[in-house]
Amino acid sequence: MTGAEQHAAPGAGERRGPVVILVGPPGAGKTTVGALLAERLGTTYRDTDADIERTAGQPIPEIFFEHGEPHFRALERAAVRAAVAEHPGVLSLGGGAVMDEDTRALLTGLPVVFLDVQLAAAVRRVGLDAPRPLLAVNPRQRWRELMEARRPLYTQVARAVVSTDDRTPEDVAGEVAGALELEK
Ligand SMILES: Nc1ncnc2c1ncn2[C@@H]1O[C@H](COP(=O)(O)OP(=O)(O)O)[C@@H](O)[C@H]1O
Ligand SMILES: O=C(O)C1=C[C@@H](OP(=O)(O)O)[C@@H](O)[C@H](O)C1
Ligand SMILES: [Mg+2]
Repeated sequence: MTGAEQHAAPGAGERRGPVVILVGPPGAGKTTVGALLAERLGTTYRDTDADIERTAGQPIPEIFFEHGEPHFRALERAAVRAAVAEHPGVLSLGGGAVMDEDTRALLTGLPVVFLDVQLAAAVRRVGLDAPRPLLAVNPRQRWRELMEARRPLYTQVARAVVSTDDRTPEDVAGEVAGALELEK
């Protein structure tokens, strides 16, 4: 194989990287919808939060409380890089992954979908779910602040935005597939 062949662009039908990458705030449904969408498309599912927990050997709240948020963000940055390079199926990121500038650059041009949600639904959903250390105290206020800071970043990296308020996870998965024309 010549050097030129080794670096040739992927051929027709050959795909590199995830088929979908879901971003958005906590409670948008990235983990739930990502798994459903992978099933619907007959592909594999990966979530960077699960990758981080496996690598660290600790649940996310323990990583935050024992080692601090900067350490979690470093693990997250590495987890996103590895998953984007290796994973061909559906990938969900943690809500804060887009705060990293290099991660935003990495996502440029990839099939990223921003799952949007309003405060009321998000707080209701996360209140019923696994603990999120950033929302442990004053969840409504914290969520609003997070979203204010991050909305421009989700919008910047996304190829499409799908609203999840008053929609079932199944409906949202269908909208994501439609937005990226994955079921042509
Ligand atoms: N469209 C939806 N409607 C109602 N509940 C939802 C919806 N999407 C997710 N949920 C619920 O909200 C909680 C948080 O969802 P999750 O997928 O973990 O969100 P994220 O990964 O974006 O933080 C879960 O309990 C999940 O079952
Ligand atoms: O928004 C954030 O900074 C976080 C979101 C969480 O993931 P989800 O967005 O899947 O809840 C998880 O990565 C961690 O608790 C931090
Ligand atoms: Mg999640």
